[in-house]
Amino acid sequence: MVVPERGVDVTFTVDEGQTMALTGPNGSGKSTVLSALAGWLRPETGHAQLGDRTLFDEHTWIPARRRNVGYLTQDPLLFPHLTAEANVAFGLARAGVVGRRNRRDVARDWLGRVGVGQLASRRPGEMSGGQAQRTAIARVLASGPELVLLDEPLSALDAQVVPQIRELLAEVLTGRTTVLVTHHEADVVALADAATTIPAPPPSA
Ligand SMILES: Nc1ncnc2c1ncn2[C@@H]1O[C@H](COP(=O)(O)OP(=O)(O)OP(=O)(O)O)[C@@H](O)[C@H]1O
Repeated sequence: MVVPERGVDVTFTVDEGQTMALTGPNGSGKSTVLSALAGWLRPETGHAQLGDRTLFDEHTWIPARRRNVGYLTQDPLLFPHLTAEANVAFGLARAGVVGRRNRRDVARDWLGRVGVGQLASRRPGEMSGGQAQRTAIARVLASGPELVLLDEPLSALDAQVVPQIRELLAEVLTGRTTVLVTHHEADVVALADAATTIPAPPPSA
């Protein structure tokens, strides 16, 4: 894909069920690539294919809400007024899971899988950074996204919880098609099957 106004020109393929790490210096366009894959930004040229669907090319543009793509950022983007369970269930409603009880059960199951089952009724402000990021991981994965995008998912966490959350990600991302943006070699080693480096942007005139 090419985003000329941001100096981005990159080509890569992620095999189904594998994780591709995107690395590169600050400003090289890693987050821009994720935005294009998520459907938040339309590249000027280029294309992206997810399975047999074209996400975008010169003729096609599938809007973000119809892509079935999950996005996890470094700050857990949770609704502050909703409990952990309601945050996860909210994403399920958007993904088309019918029935409140169903959504609650799936949300509880996922909170358990990421190790915060006992915090289901807490709001994000009553959680540690690591607990909130675990909840955000549950929210992103519970709806069964076809593609998972991770933008520096460990960067905002206290150093002592990073290894645990990295281990959790390694476990829950197994078999999921994922693009991971990271600056950290340890993330590439622990989480990625392959890596693509975006070169430094050309110096601005
Ligand atoms: N919203 C925006 N509008 C215009 N230009 C932007 C915007 N966001 C980023 N850019 C520019 O696009 C280029 C690529 O930025 P991007 O954030 O994708 O890089 P990155 O590799 O993710 O950087 P970092 O490692 O610092 O997060 C940079 O020149 C940046 O200044």
